[in-house]
Parts: sequence; structure tokens; C-alpha cells
Amino acid sequence: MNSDSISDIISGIYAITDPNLLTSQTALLDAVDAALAQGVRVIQYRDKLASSDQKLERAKAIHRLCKRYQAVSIINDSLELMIAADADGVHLGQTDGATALTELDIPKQKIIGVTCHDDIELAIRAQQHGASYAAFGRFYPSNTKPHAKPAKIETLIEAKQELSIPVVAIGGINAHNMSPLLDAGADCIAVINAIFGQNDTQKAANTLVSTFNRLTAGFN
Ligand SMILES: Cc1ncc(COP(=O)(O)OP(=O)(O)O)c(N)n1
Ligand SMILES: Cc1nc(C(=O)O)sc1CCOP(=O)(O)O
Ligand SMILES: [Mg+2]
Repeated sequence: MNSDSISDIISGIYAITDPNLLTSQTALLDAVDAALAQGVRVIQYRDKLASSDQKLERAKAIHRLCKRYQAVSIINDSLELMIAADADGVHLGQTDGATALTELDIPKQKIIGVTCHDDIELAIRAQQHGASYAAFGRFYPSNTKPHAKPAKIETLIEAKQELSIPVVAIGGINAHNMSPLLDAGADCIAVINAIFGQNDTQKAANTLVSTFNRLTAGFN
């Protein structure tokens, strides 16, 4: 991982892989490479289908790719897989251990992301317990996770007032609808379908990254 601050690391476009969209290891690694080449800063390996051996091999390969592009690799759900693959961090939902962060044995330098849905109190508690970023969503209807709890843009505004850790927005986001989330203060935009569900990953990543950069130019 590079030595930037967490707000430099968790910023821009955060791409999350999906085994239903990237059905082979080659497709997965080619798509991740294409996304990173276009300036995606964070990759989350999210795979609820592969075997443990496959997951370890893929997580390690994604971490190597991220290192090459000075991006960071995050593992969804599993602290054990993050440690085994020596990935840069883990993303935990409310049923994956996020409620007991202080009881988990997470190496100090690792990034810890926590799902906070639409709940600012969950985020404040997560920050107090060591979370590196808070993710809110879903902001728009999501084909990937249609039953994810909806979140309000006002929650992002409140999150920016209450939290010092970066704020990630997720759920049905694409280049056409990210603007209100950035205006509300989201530091980072997490996407699955808008990048890995498109025919041309490189073009999709380029559009997302350039839209993010254009919309946030002059924010600071
Ligand atoms: C960046 C980011 N935000 C939210 C989630 C969702 O995590 P979770 O609630 O644990 O749901 P699953 O991804 O495990 O289905 C995420 N993965 N990444
Ligand atoms: C994995 C996930 N978590 C969500 C949440 O709200 O916590 S929404 C979501 C799916 C994101 O995929 P897409 O960009 O294709 O909608
Ligand atoms: Mg989870």
C-alpha cells in the first residue's frame, strides 16, 4: 500500500468485482487490469461463488495488479482471506463482523471498510471502533443487489459533517447519476454494474473516472 493518507486512498472510483459478471479468472483479471489502467483507485474482490482456493489465488492476483498501479485491494466479507492474500484491507457488512470491530484481530495498517446503509449512528460507532471508511447506500435501484436497503442523499451530507473518515456511496451509481452524491460530499463512488457489467470495461472505467474528476475539479 502507498503511504498516502486514508482520504487520498479512498477517493475516486472504487470498483467491486462480481463473479456473475466476470465468470472466469481470466475475465476477472483482465477487467480489473483494464479498470486500474483507466485510473480506478480501489478494487474490492467480492466473490460469493468461488472455492476457497480460487478465492485465495484471485485475491492474490488482484493485489499484485493493484500494487502495479499503486491502487489498493480490498477483500469483501473475509478477514481471513484478506490476511492470507496480504490484501490492503477488508470490507465488512453489519453481519460480517462490523458490529464487533474492536474484537477482531485486524493488523494495524490494514484498511477497514464498513457498510452503514442509511444509518449515521452505525458510521459514528464504526469510526470510533477503528473503521477507515464508511459506506452508505444504496442510493439508486441496483441490478446487482436489488434488495439492498435504500439510503438518502441527506445522510451523506450528515455523514460529512459528523465523520472524519472518508465516505463511500454505493448502489446503482453510474456516470449519469453520480453528481448529486458528489455534491452531497461523497469522497468515493463504488460501482459494480457500471463498470464490470459493461461490454467495454476500459471505456466504462474511463467514463466513470473522467466524470468523477470533472465533477470534483475545484472542490477543494
Ligand atoms: C464499498 C462497499 N459498500 C457496501 C458493501 C456491501 O457490503 P455488505 O453489506 O456486507 O454486503 P455484501 O457486499 O457482502 O453483499 C460493499 N461490499 N462494499
Ligand atoms: C454490494 C452492494 N452493497 C450495497 C449496499 O447498499 O450496501 S448496493 C450493492 C451493489 C452495488 O452494485 P451496483 O453498482 O451494480 O448497483
Ligand atoms: Mg458483506
